Amino acid sequence: MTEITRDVVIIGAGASGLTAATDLKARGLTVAVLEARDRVGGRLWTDTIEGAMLEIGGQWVSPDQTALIETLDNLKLDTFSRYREGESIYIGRDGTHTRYSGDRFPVDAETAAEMDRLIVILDELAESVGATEPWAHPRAKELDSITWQAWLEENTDNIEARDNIGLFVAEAMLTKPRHAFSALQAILMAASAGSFSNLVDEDFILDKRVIGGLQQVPLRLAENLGEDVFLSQPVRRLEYTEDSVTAIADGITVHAKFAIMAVPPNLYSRVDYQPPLPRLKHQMHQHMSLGLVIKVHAVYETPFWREDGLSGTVFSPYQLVHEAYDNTNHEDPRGTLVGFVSDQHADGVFQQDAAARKAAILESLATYYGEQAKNPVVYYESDWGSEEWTRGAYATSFDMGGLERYGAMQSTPVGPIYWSSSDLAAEGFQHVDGAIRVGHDTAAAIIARHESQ
Ligand SMILES: Cc1cc2nc3c(=O)[nH]c(=O)nc-3n(C[C@H](O)[C@H](O)[C@H](O)COP(=O)(O)OP(=O)(O)OC[C@H]3O[C@@H](n4cnc5c(N)ncnc54)[C@H](O)[C@@H]3O)c2cc1C
Repeated sequence: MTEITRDVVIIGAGASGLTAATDLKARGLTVAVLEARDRVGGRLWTDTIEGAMLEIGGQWVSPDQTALIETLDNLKLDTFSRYREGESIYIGRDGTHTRYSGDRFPVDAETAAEMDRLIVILDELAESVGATEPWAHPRAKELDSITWQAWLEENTDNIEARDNIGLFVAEAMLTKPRHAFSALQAILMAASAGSFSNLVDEDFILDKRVIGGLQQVPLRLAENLGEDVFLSQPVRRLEYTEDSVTAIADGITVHAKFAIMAVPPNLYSRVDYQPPLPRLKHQMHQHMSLGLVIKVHAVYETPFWREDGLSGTVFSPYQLVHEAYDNTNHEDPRGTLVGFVSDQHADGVFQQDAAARKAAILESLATYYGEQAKNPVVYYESDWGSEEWTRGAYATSFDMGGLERYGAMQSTPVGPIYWSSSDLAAEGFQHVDGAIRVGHDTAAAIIARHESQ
């Protein structure tokens, strides 16, 4: 067992922990980053599977994600635009398959008007509630007491409008069923992305990718930190006083002045805290859970859909794969589709064996793109639910009532222990941008406290 002493011990080498470590080190503090896995990056993971480079975790960058964009610039990483020329496909409630352009689904006039009306209401709510302190809004309790599904039912009788608007937050973002989280949580999601309108606009939200993969962000940050990053070191126990903390991992013990728990909140309870955390933290941590989505990668000899004038973008709340896109790598002659199977649909296909699941998912892709979609040369499912050090995808959110009840204290340090992850972000909530923002803020808070001591 190695024993070392540093100013700050960081638990977790994801984008958030590595950003905080980089800032702290730049200000002259000594750091040790302890990572459970044998790689850095956490939910960012770029790998080559059967000759195809795949983004198993996070990948897209949108123009409002200025903290991430700044990091990309600093690390000299270049981006490219998602392929988006041609028409998109929407499959409606009656099974009709329609090609369309623009960011509004091709629904009947009444449904379209209802969707537009709901988007206006949600834009106003997102602006008024904001992303920084949604729990402090005068309507916070009311909005956190009603499920996203119930809010939609209360606001429109049009089922297809409800299903489509519901999709932008439930299947597409929080990856939980609409009855499992509150309207306040949905509004936070919209506010954190700038507006509800932004969530509806896939050309905004899914704008760019990093050439060579987004995992290069944590890989390069870790490279710069050098020997301060320790892999395969799951932290099991944190022993702390008001001004000191000891992190005990499998092969290393770090004595420090401060600790940063840079892991998703659903994993906080995997660590044994001595003394135990304050009771409200214990309570709160039981109300923060990860959603579940399968990210499906299908690589073909060519991007065949483009020949048919299709952009590759498809949507339907009535399909197993509720959204899919052209995800072809930069300057790659092969064509890649990426599709998503969310929440209860994911539960359902995980009941099947791998062959039946693959057949069901490819059948759904073929419903949009035709029979050719059934024969990819590489097929891969990102299965984050079975990753011990994540346990779901994309990120955590509160269950019903939790955001209003506990949100104000989610980032409050406990003695020398701080909390940092994308799941605690305001702007960039649940996204890499948020992980980086919270990483900067956490480092700044520790530096201020350190300098005042
Ligand atoms: C499939 C998928 C697609 C996504 N798509 C996008 C996207 O397109 N754009 C976007 O912006 N975001 C996307 N996201 C979300 C984004 O990847 C995450 O929000 C972000 O990477 C989280 O960073 P983090 O540092 O907060 O946490 P993590 O990346 O989860 O890092 C936490 C680290 O802590 C480690 N750890 C956990 N417990 C311990 C312990 N006890 N001891 C030591 N180490 C521990 C973990 O191994 C991990 O490395 C996606 C996520 C997934 C899973």
